[in-house]
Amino acid sequence: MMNHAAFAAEDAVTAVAAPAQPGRHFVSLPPRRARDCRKASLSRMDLATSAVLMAGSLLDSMKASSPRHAMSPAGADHEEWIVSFFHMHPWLLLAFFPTLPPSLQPIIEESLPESQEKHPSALEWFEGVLAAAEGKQIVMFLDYDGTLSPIVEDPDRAVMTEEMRDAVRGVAQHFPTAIVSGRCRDKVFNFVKLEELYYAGSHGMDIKGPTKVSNHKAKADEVLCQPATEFLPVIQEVYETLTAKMESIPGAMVENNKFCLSVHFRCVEEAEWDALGREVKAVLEDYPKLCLTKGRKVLEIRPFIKWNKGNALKFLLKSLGYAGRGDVFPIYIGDDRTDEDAFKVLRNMGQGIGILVTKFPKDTSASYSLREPAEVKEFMRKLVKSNGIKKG
Ligand SMILES: O=P(O)(O)OC[C@H]1O[C@H](O[C@H]2O[C@H](CO)[C@@H](O)[C@H](O)[C@H]2O)[C@H](O)[C@@H](O)[C@@H]1O
Repeated sequence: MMNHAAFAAEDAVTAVAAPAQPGRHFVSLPPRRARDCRKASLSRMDLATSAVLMAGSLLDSMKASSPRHAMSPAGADHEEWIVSFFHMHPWLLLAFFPTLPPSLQPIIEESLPESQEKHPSALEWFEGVLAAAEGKQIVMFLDYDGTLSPIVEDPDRAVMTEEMRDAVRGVAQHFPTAIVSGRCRDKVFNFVKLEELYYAGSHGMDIKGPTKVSNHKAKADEVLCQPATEFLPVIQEVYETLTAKMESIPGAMVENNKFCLSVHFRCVEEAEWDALGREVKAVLEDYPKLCLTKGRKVLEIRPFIKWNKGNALKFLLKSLGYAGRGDVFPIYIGDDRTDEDAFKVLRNMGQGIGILVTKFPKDTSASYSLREPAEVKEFMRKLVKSNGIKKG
């Protein structure tokens, strides 16, 4: 069995990911058994995704995302992580699972434990994804950084390619599509530049419908949800304080994402990380209503409210009129810990799939994986193509 700890580090300037259970989201499999719970508890910290960072864990957590030791080559280990025993035709087994007599289901499940720890490629298992979505309304949710654009050193240069834009445009012509990002909504819109999409910025705390009327149910230019407006002054205040403090740390950068802040340390010498973390924590001591979470070489400061990308996903499904409907198939693609909240929502709903973008094995609640933004683009193209074929 793979040692997840060995792969906790990540983040060369280019990709991200996590582990899930293929098929879990397609059918109603029995709840996890004792062995799974034990594994889950062992990896609680990793699975906590955007959970608040605990005191004392900050430097460790920052280091955990550092490629201090050589990454495992995206070869054998990744293969082991993505491939499962029934990888050839998993959808057949999963499709029939609910129809099996209850007495047989535990026996079948017993034969699956290994596969449940795998994260098959959504491209290689594309037919399985299609089979699971058959007859259902697909709704597409896309993270931005590391999913639609590669990770780069300068956050202001994380542009997406024209080809990627075309792929997103294509998907949006067929399915309601939302961008769900930690970025400020205006900023992510300026990168994506597609008016027909929903945008959930600031980790879902700023949701707006399409500015161009599409064939979906959106009301043009309507602000749909801003659950943290009361925090705007305090976020601005902390932004100014932190910007001043970070001036003494070469390479540190504070990004104002409107309802949250990002303190970037990708370009900071590792010897300075502890000082950076301490400064950030010290500032936050005066703001008990704000909390600290972690992304890819970034500390995120957000309002202490129960709202994350998972809530944004649920909110958007409801706004589209899909809440509680069994004929909806949400697909969420993301690469970051903050995306785990959305993967968990899908897992709990037992509907749709979460796809983690990563080149390395990771703990995740997503059920599928893709290696990099180029594969995300390819997946979207295939989805559009198959939808066209089905209709035409
Ligand atoms: O939810 P996302 O759309 O994935 O946004 C998460 C954060 O992404 C950005 O930072 C990350 O990407 C940068 C550009 O590639 C990279 O330099 C940085 O190290 C990454 O953490 C963005 O700048 C943050 O504000 C977002 O919170």
